[in-house]
Amino acid sequence: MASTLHSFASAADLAGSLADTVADTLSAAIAARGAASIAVSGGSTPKAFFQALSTRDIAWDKVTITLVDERFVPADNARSNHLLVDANLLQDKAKAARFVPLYQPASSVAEAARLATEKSAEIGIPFDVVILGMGGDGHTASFFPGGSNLARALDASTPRSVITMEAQGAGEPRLTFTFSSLQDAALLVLHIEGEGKKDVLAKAEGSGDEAEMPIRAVLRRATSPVEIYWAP
Ligand SMILES: O=C1O[C@H](COP(=O)(O)O)[C@@H](O)[C@H](O)[C@H]1O
Repeated sequence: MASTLHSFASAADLAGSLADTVADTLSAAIAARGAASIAVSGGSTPKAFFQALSTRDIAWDKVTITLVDERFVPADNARSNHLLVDANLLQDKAKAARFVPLYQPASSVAEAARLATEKSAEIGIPFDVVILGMGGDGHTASFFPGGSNLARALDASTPRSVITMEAQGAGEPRLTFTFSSLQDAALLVLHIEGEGKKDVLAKAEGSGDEAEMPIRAVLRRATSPVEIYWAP
């Protein structure tokens, strides 16, 4: 499916515009079905966008928020994506939203993935909004180059679910929605910032193996158009 690049003069401009677009999409879903769902990424990029979105005037009590991926760490860990969402998105008007975490206090990451799949089974079929990020190595969600479960994560026939991922560049074991869970969102966004990420994107858009730069799976095979939001 085609992708469209939306470039902004600053990260603040991007955050405001993306927040407006996401709020409109969530409001349209609420008007149509009485509920809306959004899966967001962690990392360093989405903070300003989260803060902008949390102020938008929508029926947040009808919105379910979850994560595209998470580290196998509890929510009070500084590296938790849940903590980032708590501090920046589940604030202001968005305090009324329901949050479904991927981390589960289980004895193994595999058991946590099973529980997260169960708890998220009724949301996101498809998601109304998915916000992806991208690492400098071309990973998105927790689809890491060399990841232990990468082939399964990227296989379009792998059912919608949360699976485990371990990889050298990933730090802790990860929990991640599969490609099939994310690729058909009504609004599918890739949010990246900085010249370095623009170069990584250009490389990913070239030829080469998906396993080398897993973001390629999204750029090449997502059934929804990919809206790329970029600022310097
Ligand atoms: O590990 C992760 O990294 C990516 C990108 O993060 P960034 O800090 O370069 O913005 C993120 O999209 C993903 O959710 C996160 O778990």
